[in-house]
Amino acid sequence: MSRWSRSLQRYTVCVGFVCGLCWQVSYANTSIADTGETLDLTETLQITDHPQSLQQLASLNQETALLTPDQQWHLRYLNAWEAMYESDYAKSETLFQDIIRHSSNPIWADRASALLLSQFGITRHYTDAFELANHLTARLPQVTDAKGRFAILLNLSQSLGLAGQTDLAVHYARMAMAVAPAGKGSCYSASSLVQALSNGHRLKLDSPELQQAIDACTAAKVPVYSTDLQLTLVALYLNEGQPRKALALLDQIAPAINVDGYVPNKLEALVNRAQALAVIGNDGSARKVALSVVAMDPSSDWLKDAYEVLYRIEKKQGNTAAALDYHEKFAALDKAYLDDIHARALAYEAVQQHVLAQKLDTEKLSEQNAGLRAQQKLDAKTAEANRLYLVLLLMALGFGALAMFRLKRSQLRFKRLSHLDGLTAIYNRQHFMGEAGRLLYQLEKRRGAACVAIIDLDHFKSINDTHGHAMGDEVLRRVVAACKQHLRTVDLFGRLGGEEFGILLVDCSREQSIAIAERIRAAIEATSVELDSVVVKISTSIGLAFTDAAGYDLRSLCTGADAALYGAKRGGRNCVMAGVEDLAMA
Ligand SMILES: Nc1nc2c(ncn2[C@@H]2O[C@H](COP(=O)(O)OP(=O)(O)OP(=O)(O)O)[C@@H](O)[C@H]2O)c(=O)[nH]1
Repeated sequence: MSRWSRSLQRYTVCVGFVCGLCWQVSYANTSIADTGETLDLTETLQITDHPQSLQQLASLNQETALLTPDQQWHLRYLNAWEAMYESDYAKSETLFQDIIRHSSNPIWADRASALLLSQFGITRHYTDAFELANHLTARLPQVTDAKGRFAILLNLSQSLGLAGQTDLAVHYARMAMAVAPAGKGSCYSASSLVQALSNGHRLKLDSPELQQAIDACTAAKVPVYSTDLQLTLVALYLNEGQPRKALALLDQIAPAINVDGYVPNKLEALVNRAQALAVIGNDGSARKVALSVVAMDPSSDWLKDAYEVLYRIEKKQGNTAAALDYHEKFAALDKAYLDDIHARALAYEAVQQHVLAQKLDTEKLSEQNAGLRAQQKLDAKTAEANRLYLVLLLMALGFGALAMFRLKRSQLRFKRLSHLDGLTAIYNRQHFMGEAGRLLYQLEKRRGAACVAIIDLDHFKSINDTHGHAMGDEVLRRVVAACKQHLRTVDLFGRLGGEEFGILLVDCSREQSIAIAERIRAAIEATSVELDSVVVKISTSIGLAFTDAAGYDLRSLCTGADAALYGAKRGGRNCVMAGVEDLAMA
C-alpha cells in the first residue's frame, strides 16, 4: 500500500513527539521549587511520562500567581499542547491563537505556531494550514529559538508534503536535519525526510535516507519511529513486488509493535500483512487479517486498504455479492481519500494564488504609491517652482516698480531741477514765464487781478567787482530769501537772469501789489550780507505792471514792468515804480 494512506496518522505521531521536543532532560525529581525548571520538566514529561506531566501541569495551573508573565505564557503553551494531545482541538486552537497573538515572547508564539500548523493538518483545515505555513516560511529567518526553529521546519516539511509539494517537504526536512539536536532530534528530522520522499514516491529500497533514519531512531531509542520506518520498508517491498520479504520483515518487527502498543503502527502492520498474504495467494489468512482491521474500526485510511484486500479476495473466489459489497465500501473510502488529496492540493493552490494576488496587489499598490509619491514630489516641486516663479515675478515687478518709481522720481527731480535756478533754487526764467502765462490765462477767464513785478539789484556789478562773485552769489541768495518772506504760496517767483527777478502776484490789487513790492524793497534794503567778515549793504529797484492796465498778456505786462523798473533806476534806485502811469510821471 502507499505510504500516502498513512500520512495523516503519521503526521499526528510526528507532531506528538516534535511538540514535546524530548531533549535529554532528567526528570527524577518532579517537586522542583523553581517554577521555570518545573515548566521545562513538565514539557519533557508530556512525552516521556504523560500521567506525571498531568500532575505537574495541574499544580502549575493552581500556582499561576507564582509565575512570571513569561512563565505564564510557557504554561499556556503547555496547556495548549495538552489540549491538542487530548484531541480537544477547539480548546487547543484557542490557546494557540492567544499565545500567537498576545505573547510578547516570540519563542512561545513560534512554538505555538508550529503546533497549530500540525493541528490544522490533523483536523484537515488545509487552507488554514497552508496560510500558516506561508507565514512561518516568511517568519523563519527571524526565528532564533533552536527548538522553535526545529519544530517549524519539521512541521513545514509535513504540511508541504501533505500538499504534494515534495521538493519543499524534502527541502525543509533537510533543513531540520541540519539543525537537529543529537539523539531524538536526528531521528525526527531523518524520519521527516523519509516521509517526504515516500509521500513523493521517491523512496526506493536502496535509498540511503531510509537506512540513515532507521539508524538514527534506533540509536536515539525511539522505538515507535524505528518501527514506523521499518513499516515504510515493508511498504516498499510490497510496492516492488516482494511480498515475502515484506512478510519476513513484518514478522521481525511484530514483537516491537506489540511492545510499543502504538495503534497506528499496529494497524499499518496488519494491513500490510493482509496485502502481502493476498499477493502470495494465501487468501484465507489475508481475509482473516483484513477482517481484523475492519473489526478495529480504524480511521478511513486503513479501512480502505482492508476493504480493498477483501474485495479482491472475494472477487477472485467468485463471491460476487461479497466482492460488490466490499468494493462499494472500498470505493467510497477511496473516493473520500482522493477527495482529501484533492482538497489539500486545491487548498494549497488557493493559498498560493491568494498570496500571489496579495503580492501583486502589494506590488501594484507599491507602484501606485511610488507613482503617487513621484506625482506628489513633482507637484511639490512644481508648486515650489511656481512659488519661486511667483516670488521672482513679484521681485521683478517690485524691482520694476521700484525702478519705475526711481526713474519717475528721478525724472520728476530732473524736471523740477530743470525748472529751477541753480543758484537760488527758485524758478528759472523759462519756467517762470511758462507758469506766469498759464496763471494769467486762468486769471483772465475769471477776471482776477494780478501784478508783475521785476526786481533788479542796484549796482550789483560793483559788488561782484569789489567783493568777488562769491559775495555776489551770496547777495543773490539773501535777496531771494528776503523776497520769499513777503510772498504768498500762490505767488510766482523766478529769477529772470543775472540780478533780475520776476514776481507774479496773483489775485492782488494794485494797492496790495505796491504794498508788497514796497515791503520787499524795504526788506532788501535792510539786508546786510556778511561774508568773510565783509559786510555788504544792498538795495533794489522794482518795477510793477498791473493787469487792470496792461491786460493779461505776459509780454505786455513784462514790458510795462520793465519800463517801470527803468523808471525806478532813473529815479535814483532803491524804490518801487508802479506801472506805466508812474513811468509817465517819471
Ligand atoms: N555774482 C554774480 N554776478 C552775476 C550773476 N549774474 C550776473 N551777474 C553780474 O551782475 C552784474 C550786472 O551788472 P549790470 O547789468 O551792469 O547792473 P548793475 O551793476 O546792477 O547796475 P544797475 O542795474 O544799473 O544798478 C554783472 O556784473 C554780472 O556779471 C550771478 O549769477 N552771480
